[in-house]
Amino acid sequence: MHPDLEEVLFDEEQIKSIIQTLADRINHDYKDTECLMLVGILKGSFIFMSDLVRKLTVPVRLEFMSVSSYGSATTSSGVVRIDLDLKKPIDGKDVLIVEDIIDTGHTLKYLLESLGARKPKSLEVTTLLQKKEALKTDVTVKYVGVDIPLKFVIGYGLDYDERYRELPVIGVLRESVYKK
Ligand SMILES: O=P(O)(O)OC[C@H]1O[C@H](OP(=O)(O)OP(=O)(O)O)[C@H](O)[C@@H]1O
Ligand code: HPA
Repeated sequence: MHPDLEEVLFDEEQIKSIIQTLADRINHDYKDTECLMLVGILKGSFIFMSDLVRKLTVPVRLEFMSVSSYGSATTSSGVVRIDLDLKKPIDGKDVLIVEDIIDTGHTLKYLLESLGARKPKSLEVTTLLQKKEALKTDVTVKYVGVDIPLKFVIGYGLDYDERYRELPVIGVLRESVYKK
C-alpha cells in the first residue's frame, strides 16, 4: 500500500466490478441511441472514462471538458470556470457527463446548467464515486458507481495537489499529508 494512504477503499478488482455494473446499466438504457456523447471532465475522469468506454457496447463519441473550481486543495467553493469547452454543438444529442467524483456537487451543477442550456436530446451523469453526505446542491446523478464516506480520496485519476492520480486503487489520503 502507498505510504500516504490511510486505507484502501476499493482495489483494482472492486473498481472493475463497479464499472461493469455501471456499463451494464448504460448499455441497457441507451440501447436505441443513435450515438451517445460521453463528456469526460478532466482531469480526474480520465482513467474512469477509458475503462468505462471499453465496457460500452452502444455507439459512442468521446469529448472532454476541463473546469476549475476555486477553493482549497481539499474543498471546492462553488465558483466554477470552464477552461476547455466542447468544440461542437450538442443540440439533439444524447449526452452523458462522466465524472470521477461528486463531492459538494458545485462543479456538476454548473456543468448541468451550461450543457443543459445547449438543448441536448438528453443529459445524464455517471460518476464513479459520490459523497452523498457532502452534497450542497440539488443535482441528480442517475448512474452512481458507489457512495463513499466524507473522506478525501485519491488514486485512479483522483489527485491531491496533482499527485496520486496514477495509483491503481482508490484510498483515503492520510491527514498528515495535507495538514502539514
Ligand atoms: O462536487 P465538487 O465539490 O464540485 O467536486 C467534484 C469535482 O472535483 C474534482 O475535480 P477538480 O476540480 O479537483 O479537478 P481535477 O478533475 O482536475 O482533479 C472532480 O473531478 C469533480 O470535477
Ligand atoms: O475526495 C476527493 N478527492 C480528490 N478530488 C476531489 N474533488 C472533490 N472531492 C475529492
